[in-house]
Amino acid sequence: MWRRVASLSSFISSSSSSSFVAQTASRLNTWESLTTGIPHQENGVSVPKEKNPFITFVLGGPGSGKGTQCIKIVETFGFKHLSAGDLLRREIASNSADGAMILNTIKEGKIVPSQVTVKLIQKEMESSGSNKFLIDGFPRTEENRVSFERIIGVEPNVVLFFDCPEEEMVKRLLNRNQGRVDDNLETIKKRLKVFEALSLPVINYYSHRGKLYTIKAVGTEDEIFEQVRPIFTAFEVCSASTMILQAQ
Ligand SMILES: Nc1ncnc2c1ncn2[C@@H]1O[C@H](COP(=O)(O)OP(=O)(O)O)[C@@H](O)[C@H]1O
Ligand SMILES: O=c1ccn([C@@H]2O[C@H](COP(=O)(O)OP(=O)(O)O)[C@@H](O)[C@H]2O)c(=O)[nH]1
Ligand SMILES: [Mg+2]
Repeated sequence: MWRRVASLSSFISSSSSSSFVAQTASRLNTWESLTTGIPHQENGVSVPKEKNPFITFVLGGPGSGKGTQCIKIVETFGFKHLSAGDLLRREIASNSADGAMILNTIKEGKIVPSQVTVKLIQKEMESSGSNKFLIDGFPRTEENRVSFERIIGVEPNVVLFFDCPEEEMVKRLLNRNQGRVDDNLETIKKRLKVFEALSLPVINYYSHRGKLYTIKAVGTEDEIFEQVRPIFTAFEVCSASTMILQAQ
């Protein structure tokens, strides 16, 4: 491990994203121990999990630009994008057994029970054939977070937080124009309260775990993406370096 980090030093000294690479190299230590070391519960028996996926949680208030930036991340870095909100809206559209409950919850700006959302995410992860996921708009509560870790059995590698002033978020949501049942002032006010009371604690949790990258989510879409880009570039550099060293 020390060899791998040391081997990055020439890149670090010449890179404009040097602090990200150095930070990432150290965070990758955590990642490697997570991907190879954590015992995985299966039928009550603890078995070592060979290789876990690379998971990014994309968090931020309603209208902070999560979905918009996810599209850019996918274009540039090739993740599988899973929007929890889109999965829930798909359940409503398909008239599933939970559809009516989900619709009412979204209209009220409340949070759908964790088990429902995690099951939908799990199904998409399993059928995707991908090993790199952007999970957008989830977890929104501490209960969501714990439920994901228990059911999926892994923690995220990276957590992005799009930090945007309320006034800007409200303006964007009122102009979103996608015909959503929750893009009205009454529901938006409720969603902002839920974000502060239930979602901010999740963001604080990942900050303490050293996994949080805070993005100032004001400015043009491109300006914001230029804050996001170096984070994933650094992870790519670190994982390429690991592969080279493993091949030696
Ligand atoms: N940087 C930005 N500046 C202005 N409007 C933006 C920006 N990023 C996104 N938007 C717009 O704001 C609205 C909400 O963005 P979206 O990506 O759906 O946010 P979220 O997924 O966090 O709710 C959309 O209409 C989107 O086009
Ligand atoms: O994990 C989730 C994600 C979304 N939602 C519900 O779906 C709504 C819309 O979520 P989405 O992520 O699409 O909204 P955005 O933040 O992108 O505007 C939320 O307000 C919640 O009511 C939920 O209950 N759990
Ligand atoms: Mg969204």
